[in-house]
Amino acid sequence: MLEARELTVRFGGLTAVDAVSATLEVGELVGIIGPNGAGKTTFFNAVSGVLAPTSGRLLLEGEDLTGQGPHRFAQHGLARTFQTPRVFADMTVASNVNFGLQFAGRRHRAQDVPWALRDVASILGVIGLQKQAAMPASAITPSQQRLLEIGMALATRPRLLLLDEVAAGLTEGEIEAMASLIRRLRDELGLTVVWIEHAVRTLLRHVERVLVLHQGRKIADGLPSEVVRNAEVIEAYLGDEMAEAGG
Ligand SMILES: Nc1ncnc2c1ncn2[C@@H]1O[C@H](COP(=O)(O)OP(=O)(O)OP(=O)(O)O)[C@@H](O)[C@H]1O
Repeated sequence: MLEARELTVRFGGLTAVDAVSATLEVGELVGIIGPNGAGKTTFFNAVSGVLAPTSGRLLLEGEDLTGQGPHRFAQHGLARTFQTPRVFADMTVASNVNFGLQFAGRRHRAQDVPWALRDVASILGVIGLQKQAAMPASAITPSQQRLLEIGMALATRPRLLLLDEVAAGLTEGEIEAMASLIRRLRDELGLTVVWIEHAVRTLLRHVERVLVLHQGRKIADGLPSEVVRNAEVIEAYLGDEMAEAGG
């Protein structure tokens, strides 16, 4: 689905992403973890065309899109969310989803569109916001706004979905519900999903592979059960997380 080769992003003297290579297979559910400032969001910005990498190459479905803008990545079926949800506050929940659908339309023949993403009502069903359809986006809760942003991304009928801290600020119960939704997007809609999250224990229970970034470098890439035993990962990140969780 996606291949990053030695991807590097520099901001002046700071190397935010440092020669990261990674491959995503179609249908994988992959997590990205790492301390604050590790380069996770910058990696997403680079692999979605929001930022041009300083060096390295990016291939989506085998096509080299290095240096192209976000619309080219979207044409290849990539959709993403942002750390701070970007919804249209004055528009209704349904209109926000409909906005996403405007971008999807022409790319797909009707028979290629997953049944669950066929229209606004079905997408609201996937994210569980049917009852809020007529409410302005400003009137729903912050956790519902996160769901709505996922709905807007789904409306573009993606094949690859990048989720940036969609569980931030949610309660334990809401985080579990979010994790279940993410699983369903992969299991039932067949999407390839990459999920950045600081709720590490939840993330590790749900993803099948995890990449760990630290100071811009990829320091681990493997099964959650392997990564939690990796000495460099414990040193850089999990030690602090575990100490905060009371060991
Ligand atoms: N536009 C920018 N200009 C300059 N520096 C930036 C920019 N964006 C990010 N950085 C820096 O790049 C580094 C990586 O930031 P990034 O946001 O990618 O980390 P992160 O792993 O997503 O962190 P967090 O978990 O806190 O969201 C940080 O040192 C950050 O300050």
